[in-house]
Amino acid sequence: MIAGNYNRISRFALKAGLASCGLTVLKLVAFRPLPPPLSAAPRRSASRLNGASRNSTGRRRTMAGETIPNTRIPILRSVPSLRSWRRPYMVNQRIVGLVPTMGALHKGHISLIRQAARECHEVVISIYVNPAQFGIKEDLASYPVTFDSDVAELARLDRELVDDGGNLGHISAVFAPTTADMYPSGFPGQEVDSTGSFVTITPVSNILEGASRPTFFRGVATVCMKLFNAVQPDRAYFGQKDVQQAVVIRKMERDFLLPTEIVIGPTMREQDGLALSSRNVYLGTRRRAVATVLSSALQAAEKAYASGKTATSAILGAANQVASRELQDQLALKPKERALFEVDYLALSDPETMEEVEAADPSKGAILTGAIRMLQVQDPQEGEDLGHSGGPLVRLIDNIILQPR
Ligand SMILES: Nc1ncnc2c1ncn2[C@@H]1O[C@H](COP(=O)(O)OP(=O)(O)OP(=O)(O)O)[C@@H](O)[C@H]1O
Ligand SMILES: CC(C)(CO)[C@@H](O)C(=O)[O-]
Ligand code: BAL
Repeated sequence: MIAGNYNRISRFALKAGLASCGLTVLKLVAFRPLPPPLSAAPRRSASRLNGASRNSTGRRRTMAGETIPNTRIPILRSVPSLRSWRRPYMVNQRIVGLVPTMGALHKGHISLIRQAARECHEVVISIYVNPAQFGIKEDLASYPVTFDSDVAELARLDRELVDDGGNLGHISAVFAPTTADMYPSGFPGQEVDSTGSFVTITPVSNILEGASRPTFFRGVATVCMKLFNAVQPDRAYFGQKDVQQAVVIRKMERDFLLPTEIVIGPTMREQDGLALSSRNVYLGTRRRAVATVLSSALQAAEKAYASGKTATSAILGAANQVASRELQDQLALKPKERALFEVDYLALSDPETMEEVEAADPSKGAILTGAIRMLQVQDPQEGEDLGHSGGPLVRLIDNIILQPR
């Protein structure tokens, strides 16, 4: 089936009791102010210490040598080097913000870093492609790795953040650990039945994205717990683009009594509506033009809600229509011109639990989510831009939060 399973309402099971982990509190930039630091060290000098100290001649001595070229921003490759970098900021009560990423940075990541710099004295960006969140048949081997250009972009951004007087801080360190560091007892594997030290947050991890990617949220929660324990951030920044991930991390923070505040930043998009994503590089020209179908379908559903509809069938019906029409248009083209896709799901969910609902509750709002698979192109042409790694199947996700009214 090419366009399937639009509405998974049959698995509706509204669960109460998870209320405060969810996204009714995803008022995008709200955060709890922390108490001012006891000693606010001058921004530039304190944040660049890198576990550095000054010797009797007053010269800077760095304990962890590697930095982003032409900057003093340390690249910390191990947990011990991170810990020694972190220690002075604990003593000084500097507000430390963490932006976890898997690299291949784009404007979505950059906007999270900008937000972190507005609200934190020290911003740490982690770059780590976490194997535990990839299923065994997923794209771990081909996931884009662009470390050198990522850190060059961070250096450029840091200069901008320092020059902009409106920020509390700027980029203080990059944490790029190895898998040996992140999994000290050995990597437990990517299989569903792998055993090891995992963090599991259920039931939210089992639905929607979790139904299609059964090890995904276990891998994400586990690595985020490790990153939080290593960095000990006051705040950690995540993107709304991965909305279910944000709900999972919020629930982990709540249920494990973590002292880190989870902040969610808005989804950054291309001009035509496509949500930015590191995986967009896989698309190539032909599929890129059709990939907007997901955001267009969600926008149609949002419009239906805005016009007063609350029944899921009516709201998702509008989205389904857009997807079906696009698919018909593609099928009408020659194989060498078309880009086909499968809808994994389009769903309307409770904003706190992500469980699918039969109708949006206007007093709470709801979350519209969707995932599509852009299939490999048919009849590829000589010289055609097929995308990174030869243009494998690409899974795209997106969402819109329907605000209460
Ligand atoms: N378009 C976006 N706008 C805002 N934040 C984003 C966007 N895309 C990703 N993020 C956020 O950036 C953080 C790091 O995400 P990640 O490195 O996986 O990038 P990604 O683009 O989501 O990659 P992928 O294509 O693998 O899903 C996550 O919190 C994610 O939600
Ligand atoms: C949060 C995260 C960095 C954990 O690996 C990843 O899932 C991501 O980039 O969204
Ligand atoms: N942005 C979420 C990471 C992943 O899909 O693996």
